[in-house]
Amino acid sequence: MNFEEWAPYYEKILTEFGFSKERDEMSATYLSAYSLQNFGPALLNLDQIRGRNVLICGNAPALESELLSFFSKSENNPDFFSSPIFIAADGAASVLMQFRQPDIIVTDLDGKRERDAENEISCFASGATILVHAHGDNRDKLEKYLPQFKKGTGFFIPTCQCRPPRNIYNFGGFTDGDRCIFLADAFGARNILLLGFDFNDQQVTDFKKKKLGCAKKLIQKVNQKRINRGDSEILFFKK
Ligand SMILES: Nc1ncnc2c1ncn2[C@@H]1O[C@H](COP(=O)(O)OP(=O)(O)OP(=O)(O)O)[C@@H](O)[C@H]1O
Ligand SMILES: Nc1nc2c(c(=O)[nH]1)N=C(CO)CN2
Repeated sequence: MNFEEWAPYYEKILTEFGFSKERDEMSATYLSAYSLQNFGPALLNLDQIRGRNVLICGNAPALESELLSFFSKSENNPDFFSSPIFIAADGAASVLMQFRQPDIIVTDLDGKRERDAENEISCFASGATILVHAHGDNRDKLEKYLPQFKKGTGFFIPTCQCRPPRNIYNFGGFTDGDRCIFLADAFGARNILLLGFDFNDQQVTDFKKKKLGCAKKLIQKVNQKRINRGDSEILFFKK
């Protein structure tokens, strides 16, 4: 999704959540400059997604048991969602790592546990592609964690939710989880399967509930676009 298409959703989010566009823009400018200086011009090395099955992990409590069930199903039936690319949203990377390394991580580095960001940094060091997101309320996390990303084997792709300045991307989406889906769709995923997405989770704060409500609507938008184009619908994994 290009920025002109994303802009009306973004404006609505700013109003509904009371976020500041100026703070989003300052954070985006900081991340783009940091990224250019430390990683060089941002390259979109995401062709690995095109035409592939893409399995996306959100961080709902059921993620671990759904992954267990997924791997047992695919062991018994090699044709079931075969050879997927694994994308993890922030804290979901720590859960997925118990099974295998994520191929791609989408994060604003403000996962619930300190070890979430640390695990993401270690996946990057071992070759995962990471999309690090700037918004008005994670500048402190960017300042804390960016120096720990050492230029190495993984690809570092900076993203933002406002109009992107140079050397930073906006593929659309709000929470880490729905941004994984915008990404997979933008880069031509053949089939998209979601694990660890629970929009009715009662164990989360009211703020998180509101964010999940927004994520749900955005995922429905992407799904409708896929249907209109004749692409496969986004699927929720069923045990
Ligand atoms: N029940 C759920 N609880 C938490 N995350 C969920 C749930 N269902 C889906 N998700 C998706 O998993 C993603 C990763 O969640 P996690 O709590 O690790 O990260 P976060 O950085 O706190 O999330 P956010 O994007 O809201 O900042 C969320 O962005 C959300 O889209
Ligand atoms: N300004 C701002 N933007 C966001 C925020 C947030 O807390 N503040 N949280 C997000 C995903 O959780 C995505 N975008």
